[in-house]
Amino acid sequence: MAQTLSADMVSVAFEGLRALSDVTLEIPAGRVTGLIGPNGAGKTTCVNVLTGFQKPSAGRVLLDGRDIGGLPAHRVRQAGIARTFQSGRLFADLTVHENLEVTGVGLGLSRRESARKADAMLDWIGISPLADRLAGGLPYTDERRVAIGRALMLEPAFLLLDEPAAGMSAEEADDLSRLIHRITNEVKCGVLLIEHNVGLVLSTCHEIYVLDSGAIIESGTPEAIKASEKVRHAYMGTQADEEGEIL
Ligand SMILES: Nc1ncnc2c1ncn2[C@@H]1O[C@H](COP(=O)(O)OP(=O)(O)OP(=O)(O)O)[C@@H](O)[C@H]1O
Repeated sequence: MAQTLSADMVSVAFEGLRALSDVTLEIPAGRVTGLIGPNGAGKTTCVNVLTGFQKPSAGRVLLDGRDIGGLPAHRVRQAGIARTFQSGRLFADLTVHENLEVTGVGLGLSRRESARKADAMLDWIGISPLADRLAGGLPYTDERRVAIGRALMLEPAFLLLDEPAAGMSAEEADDLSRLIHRITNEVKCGVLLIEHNVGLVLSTCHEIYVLDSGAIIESGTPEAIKASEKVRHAYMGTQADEEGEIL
């Protein structure tokens, strides 16, 4: 299993707009890495580059040192990098179980093997009671957990989660945090967590990168990020409270 996914001086330009400028970050296996930043900072673009949905205009995406920056998304997925989207992107007309099953079949497993693997995954995540529900009718928060299950069916070395806690209550976000730690501890995946819920990122991640206007302005432990003037400044007028705290 690959040990490190990294961006090395990655830039992305959209018709003159520089969405990412010389971004360098590292996602190690078995750890939770956070990526935060105000609206439009470039977080989703960063995930898109790391997963082959967006080609970098400059720089490299490295999987254990091998440049995968130009590969199409399906090849990046085959290399062991899975993601979820801000919108769940489940097959609405299929059941939860079928949503996972088709991923297994897509990997070349037989229907029976895939069904067994889907059962085990739903059980591991703790959502077996949802198995026969149509994915299209699920509440937002259940949809997120199913999307994580579907991504884990790929047995990825790295899992990139794009705003998985959006719309969740504090209790649901705590459950998600526990699930993410089980993923790094038991599956040994490296996780990149992109979130607007800064509290969740601070309490869940080992290391955090902060993007502002397409550039990494700070990185470090949750304690270091909390204490950073630069981060506080970037969040002024958004999530900062009156004293300029980011929480
Ligand atoms: N396909 C695109 N074409 C043109 N501009 C784009 C495209 N995708 C993103 N952008 C722009 O790039 C910048 C970064 O966008 P991005 O969605 O990566 O930010 P974000 O940090 O994920 O934002 P949010 O927190 O609001 O989801 C924004 O100015 C956005 O408008």
